[in-house]
Amino acid sequence: MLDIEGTTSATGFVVGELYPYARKRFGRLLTERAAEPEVRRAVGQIRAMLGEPAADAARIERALGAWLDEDRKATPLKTLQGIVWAEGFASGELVSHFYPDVLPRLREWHAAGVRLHVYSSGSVAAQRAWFGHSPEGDLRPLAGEFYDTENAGPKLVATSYEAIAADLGAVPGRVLFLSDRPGELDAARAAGWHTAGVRRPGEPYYESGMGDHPEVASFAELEIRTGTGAAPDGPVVGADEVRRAGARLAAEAARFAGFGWMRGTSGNLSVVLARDPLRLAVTASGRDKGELTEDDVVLVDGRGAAVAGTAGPVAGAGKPSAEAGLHARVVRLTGAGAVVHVHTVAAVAMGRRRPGGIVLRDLEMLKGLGVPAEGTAVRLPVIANSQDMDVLGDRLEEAREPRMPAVVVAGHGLYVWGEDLPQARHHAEVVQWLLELEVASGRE
Ligand SMILES: CSC[C@@H](O)[C@@H](O)C(=O)COP(=O)(O)O
Ligand SMILES: [Zn+2]
Repeated sequence: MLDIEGTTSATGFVVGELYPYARKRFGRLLTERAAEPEVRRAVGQIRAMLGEPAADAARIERALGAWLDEDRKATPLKTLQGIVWAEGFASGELVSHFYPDVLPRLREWHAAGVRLHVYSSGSVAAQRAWFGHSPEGDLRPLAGEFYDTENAGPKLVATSYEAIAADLGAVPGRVLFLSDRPGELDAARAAGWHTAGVRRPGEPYYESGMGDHPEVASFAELEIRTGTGAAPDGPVVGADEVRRAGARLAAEAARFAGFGWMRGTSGNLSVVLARDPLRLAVTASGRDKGELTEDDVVLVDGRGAAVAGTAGPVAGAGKPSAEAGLHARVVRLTGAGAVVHVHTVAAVAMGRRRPGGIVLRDLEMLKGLGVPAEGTAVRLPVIANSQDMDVLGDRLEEAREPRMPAVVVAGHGLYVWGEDLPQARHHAEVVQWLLELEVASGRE
């Protein structure tokens, strides 16, 4: 697990090049793009932090400037910087920095099957941009997951490291954290991780040292041995496998479209292809779901982001479903092997009629969900819709009923899952049947 600033890369570069770059662009971002959801959310967080619910763009820009001066690691600051930097990197205006000892080592470790991940206080967007636009080109294939203070928590507390290990499905004692900051190393160690301090002249913690952590002056001094039980990170899923999954998803989608459950481009499907690290094949976004082909599929990771397979990017068909993040979340949460999302009238109608959930009992059809046909009541949860998959995922996690492999998303549709694709389909058909019955029963 790699920290970036001060560890793989010079802090001076961030402070000297990137901060001024962002500072110059915040004004326009806050005024011209205030309506974008990420900007809006960050502005809301800043207002809350300032205790000034009415703070205008100029006030917020000033606060951001002051935080940059203090090098304060505030989440909304990181978010907005992330946006500006990602665009700077994408346009080629910015190129990231890595110490010369780092890339040879990362390549070597990656080739040896060591799984490399990133945990940095910069936002995930900024981290991806950093790796994606290095002086040696796109390094993202070297890294697996990216964690920041928003998806993992603050870097100085052990619970963040525990959460990361859990998310990765990694045994804490088999993770090594490389950082230049002793407080972070302490927190990682408290979570059971191995640690090594990277102590480079000129970096902020050089003088104070690495506490009682083993330390190196460069990655060249590090030797990582992969023992037994380590799952190779390499490309675990081949392009052919993804395409075969695409064919299966296309067949399922055609069936659901035939039922009228995936009108137009609505709905999406996924199937798990690997667990460690998590990989799902998910339908490509924006396609007519009745006409998918084996190529209308994208391989995504445990957060729903597109990843490359063995034969280069398998994402020949473009972007993953806009809801891929929720599919991945359902899989992480429930251990499901496949997820079906359909836009059915009955789901939306019943979501409206029973916003607190739909209680079902005494129906033979419940046996199709593993629930007894008599005497047991189960609730099909209804959650509020959101365009933000993290928000939707949180709602699903909170509302989910362990016995019910489905959730209704109000004003939107139905999510159903199962151990594999056939079971997810069976569950979808059963749940939809139950919803249609409720609609037909007409009870208010
Ligand atoms: C009418 S499509 C609505 C979409 O926003 C979404 O809800 C959906 O189900 C399909 O999205 P997609 O990105 O094609 O997988
Ligand atoms: Zn949808």
